[in-house]
Amino acid sequence: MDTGFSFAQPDDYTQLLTELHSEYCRDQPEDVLQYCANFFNHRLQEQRTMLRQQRNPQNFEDNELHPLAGHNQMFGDQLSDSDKDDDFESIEASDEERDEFTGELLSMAPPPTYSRDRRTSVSAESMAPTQGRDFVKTVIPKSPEQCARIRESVGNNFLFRSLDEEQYQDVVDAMAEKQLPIHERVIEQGAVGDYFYVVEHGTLDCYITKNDAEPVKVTSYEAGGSFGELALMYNAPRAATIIATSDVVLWALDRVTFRTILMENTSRKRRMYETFLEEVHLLKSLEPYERHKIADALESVHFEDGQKVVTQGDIGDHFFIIESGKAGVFKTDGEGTAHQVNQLSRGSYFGELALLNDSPRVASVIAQEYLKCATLGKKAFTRLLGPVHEILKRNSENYYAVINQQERQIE
Ligand SMILES: Nc1ncnc2c1ncn2[C@@H]1O[C@@H]2COP(=O)(O)O[C@H]2[C@H]1O
Repeated sequence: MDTGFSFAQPDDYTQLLTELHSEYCRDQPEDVLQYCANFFNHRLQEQRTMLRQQRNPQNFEDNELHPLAGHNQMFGDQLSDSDKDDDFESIEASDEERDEFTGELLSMAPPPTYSRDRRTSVSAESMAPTQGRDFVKTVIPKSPEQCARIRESVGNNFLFRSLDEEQYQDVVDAMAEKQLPIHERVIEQGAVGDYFYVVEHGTLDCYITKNDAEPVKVTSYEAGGSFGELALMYNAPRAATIIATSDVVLWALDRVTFRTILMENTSRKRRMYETFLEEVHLLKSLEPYERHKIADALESVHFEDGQKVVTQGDIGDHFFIIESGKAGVFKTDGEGTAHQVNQLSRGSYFGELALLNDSPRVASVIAQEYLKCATLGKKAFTRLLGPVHEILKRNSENYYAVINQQERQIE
């Protein structure tokens, strides 16, 4: 009967299983399913690399020095992020979880890049967090010193902010320390995702390759940064390659713990701010993924009619985007009289000048009806809005001109 599917030749199949079996007997892994998943994933990657090489041998000769060239001397073997995890032993997910994961692996599509049309490949089912009631906790014993280092590393990371004490402890228990040398490829685009990473120490670069073109660096990470959530959230292959640009210390959180504890809040926040951030004119030029990272860092604040949000002359430590309501911008003249110079509404932003210029607030902003804002702290503002700093600066020159003009009219 012709099923319409094409399978590997029985000989290839037998050969593959024989190899798996002999490697399995040699390594005696504790986590059998994870081990098998890694084996097949590694083979798949080798096959893809070979196919690409056959299709375009020139590229493979020319790009030896490129950071994504996969040069063995520079980067070591091209293993997926879990292949190298022999030290991650105490992962104790339930059988049900493992079965679910295996099923997901089988249904995986070829590697997408996280582009504007990416959402088409995200199924509602794949967003469903792992059911908490079946969650078997992972406990990797740690010294008090390691626990303190985790606390410090996740302290600056927004994804961990809303955890209660028990959830926080579960995350700390499950984290595995990974010390990797410079040039190590921590994540390989297209690989199966098994860990989410938080950076304790060191720096990394993130590259995306689209349609066999040269890899493009899209972002970088330093202490407190995190990456590797997408493949776990969407059950998709890794969307980017991440390479250490110094020796690094990372904390790795397994897929089951990530999905059970961190994912719900992360995806809820991304969904909550998604439409709003798409509307904000300032952020239009950003990639969807960059807006997602902003959503992770945003916090909602609200003010009653008449309440002061920022005060002229104060040191500024926050940037605001108005979600709803109206706010008046006031400048106080030499005689102490306040004059309204602008009115802001949904989608407008304020509070950027003090952060951009490291200077005191040049005006006060007061709620003129019930006002709801999404706010970013100074560090997140600098890091996440880097790509629009030029727009912010240009806009600020414009409204300095408007303010000066209004000041002249007042005089
Ligand atoms: N522009 C981007 N598109 C997709 N992933 C990105 C981007 N920038 C950084 N990343 C990170 O790179 C990671 C690669 O692994 P994941 O796909 O699991 O999760 C991805 C994100 O955490």
